[in-house]
Amino acid sequence: MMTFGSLGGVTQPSIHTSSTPLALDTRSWGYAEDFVQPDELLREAREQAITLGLEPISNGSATALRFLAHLVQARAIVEVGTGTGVSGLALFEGMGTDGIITSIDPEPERQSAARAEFTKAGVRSNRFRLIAGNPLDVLPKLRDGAYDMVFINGDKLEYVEYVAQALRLLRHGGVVVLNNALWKNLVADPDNEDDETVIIREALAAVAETEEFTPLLLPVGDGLLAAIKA
Ligand SMILES: C[S@@+](CC[C@H](N)C(=O)[O-])C[C@H]1O[C@@H](n2cnc3c(N)ncnc32)[C@H](O)[C@@H]1O
Repeated sequence: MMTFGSLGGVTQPSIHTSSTPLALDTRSWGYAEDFVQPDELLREAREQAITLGLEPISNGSATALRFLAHLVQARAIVEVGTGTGVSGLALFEGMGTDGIITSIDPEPERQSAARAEFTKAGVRSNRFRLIAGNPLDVLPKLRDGAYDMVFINGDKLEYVEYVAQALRLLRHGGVVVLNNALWKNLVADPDNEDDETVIIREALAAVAETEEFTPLLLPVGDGLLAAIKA
């Protein structure tokens, strides 16, 4: 059973071993990751991203994004961290055919690769707005309460600011999703105080402590924190 405790001023889950822990090992994790097989386009896009030295979302995370976009019947999504479009493909698969993604990334070459992936997938160009820029400059210009989903996969050091922007951007019943919420197994390691790990913990705490959010931390991929805005 898990409860929230405090570590260095940041809310942290602590594990109580008095009850029997769930024996989820890496084999089970891998089984869950591959339970829904990626289609050909998504598989190729992931391979291409990895070849380019990026860290695209995992197959399990793509499955979760597709599921969540479908669940909230997303028609308008904001994405921080376009990369080469792997997460975008998964989000498009979960959205209706009129859904639009606004995706921000400071690297226009990566966005060109994402554009090519979306086009290959048959997504019309008026369904994606790729903005080349710093997310912290762009996000404040987007409209309050106008989005069904905000997916965060940018610079870890900016995660706390992204969460604050997501709370503003989401409509009631919208969902924020943070990738890398367990950050290479470091978030759960109380001895790790790397800048990125500390900021991710702060972002998780900010979500957990915001009354308007109902959070869920999923051990899928590198960890996905999802939270519904009341
Ligand atoms: C892990 S990749 C995104 C992968 C993508 N979501 C996918 O699954 O295909 C992270 C992206 O965040 C971008 N990024 C966003 N905000 C950034 C910032 N403030 N500084 C540096 N990179 C940033 C990087 O350029 C990179 O493309």
